Amino acid sequence: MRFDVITLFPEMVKAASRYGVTGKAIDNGVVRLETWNPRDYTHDKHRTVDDRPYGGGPGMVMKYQPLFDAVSEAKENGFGDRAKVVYLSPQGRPITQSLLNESVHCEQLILVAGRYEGIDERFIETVCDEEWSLGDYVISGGELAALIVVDGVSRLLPGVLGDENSALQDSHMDGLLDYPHFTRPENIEGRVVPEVLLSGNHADIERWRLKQALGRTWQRRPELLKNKQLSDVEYELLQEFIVELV
Ligand SMILES: CN1CCN(C(=O)c2nonc2N)CC1
Repeated sequence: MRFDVITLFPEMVKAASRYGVTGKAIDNGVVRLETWNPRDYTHDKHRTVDDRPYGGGPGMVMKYQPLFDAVSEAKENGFGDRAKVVYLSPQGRPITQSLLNESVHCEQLILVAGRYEGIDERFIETVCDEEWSLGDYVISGGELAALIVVDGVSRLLPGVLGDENSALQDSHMDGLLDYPHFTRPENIEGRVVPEVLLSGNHADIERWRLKQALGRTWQRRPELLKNKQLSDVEYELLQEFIVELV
């Protein structure tokens, strides 16, 4: 899978993607990451990528042409019109696990990281296929959002996480919060590891973990359960969790 990030700060993107899962995926060739700087596609001596907003108001807006040419180059260098062009902005579709899951099937994701107040709307309308959002808050640029997409999708690709981790993508856990994790020592100032995790009984451990995931989701993010059709077993486990609370 190929990611192309359109960014005024390519070094920021390259540096952050050199570590961990993403870095490993790039090193072993499962992922290719390229960056394209709109400033390299300007034609004036000041290498202008932004201009004042029509209608007045604060800040600057990124110009259409440098962005267009940068995306065109990324497409020509990659999979052409088979690439999906995504603009990262608060106006976009929330970046959720299901969105990341869908995205593993893309051959090439061109991620447009805006800066300043935003980018010319005509670029979004004519060049971008989708708009995605980290959440209902404003950050200084789209690069961090692009890096989250690169990380979140890369870890889903075959061969990136070891088999011992791929279980994390178990269908049970989809749409649920994670269960609690513990490691040595067994006792930290009197707070001990749940007995079941020391039992070596994998069926009991898996049952406990699913119950914890269901219970924590019910407690902390009940709205997530609205979208999840619980099986009879899952429903019973959640009931068990709730009863144990009282
Ligand atoms: C122009 N620039 C404004 C700030 N920005 C975001 O706040 C953002 N990006 O993705 N999810 C978000 N939320 C990126 C784009």
